[in-house]
Amino acid sequence: MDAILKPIGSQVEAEVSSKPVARPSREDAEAAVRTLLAWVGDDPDREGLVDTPKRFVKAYKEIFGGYFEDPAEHLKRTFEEVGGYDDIILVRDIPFHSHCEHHVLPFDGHAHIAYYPSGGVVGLSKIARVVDIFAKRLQTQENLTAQIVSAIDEHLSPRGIAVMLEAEHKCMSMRGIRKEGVSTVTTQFTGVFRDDPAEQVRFMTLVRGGR
Ligand SMILES: Nc1nc2c(ncn2[C@@H]2O[C@H](COP(=O)(O)OP(=O)(O)OP(=O)(O)O)[C@@H](O)[C@H]2O)c(=O)[nH]1
Ligand SMILES: [Zn+2]
Repeated sequence: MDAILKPIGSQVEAEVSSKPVARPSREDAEAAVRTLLAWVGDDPDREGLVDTPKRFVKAYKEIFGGYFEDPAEHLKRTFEEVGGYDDIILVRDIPFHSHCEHHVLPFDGHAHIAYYPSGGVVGLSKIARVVDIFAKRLQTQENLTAQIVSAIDEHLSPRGIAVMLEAEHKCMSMRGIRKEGVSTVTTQFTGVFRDDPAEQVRFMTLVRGGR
């Protein structure tokens, strides 16, 4: 799994790629936004835009906050007392907002995550937190799907994991090919879900059930 950015004093060493990347200062980031505002053809000094670089950087800190969070923090606490429950646990329709790494435009959708516990179960909200941590990074939908799977696998070692993401990519609707309403679906299965097609059918039936 990709490592996270680790804050080191005012600098941050990026471990998401093979080479470490020093983190620019907030002032540098704001200056870059100012350049972009001028580049699109507007006046960064006019009243309505003068605070925009500051707001932009603050918003980016929030929507890309996933680089500074570790899924292990949320998945390390498990509950053993579940009355012997060992069947499927499905958390479906988890909304997420991410950004494609190609255009830095949003892709929004829902995640459906199921696992068969082996031993403990994790708090339900923690599954949604893991989705958010990886969604709040620059992503492809495929990578986001795979990272969610590997984080759950690494920390819970369940008998099987099924993850399905459905999302609409703004880079396909508001620019480029300009196709509205296109849904991209990605799935990844491990363990019993990967080995047994009937388990995949059960997962899909539960995901689509009651609608
Ligand atoms: N596989 C995959 N592709 C993505 C994702 N998000 C965006 N893309 C695609 O990334 C591709 C980038 O293609 P390029 O030809 O390098 O860029 P582009 O000229 O802006 O492409 P167009 O979007 O076709 O205008 C596009 O086809 C996007 O649709 C994703 O999550 N997964
Ligand atoms: Zn894109």
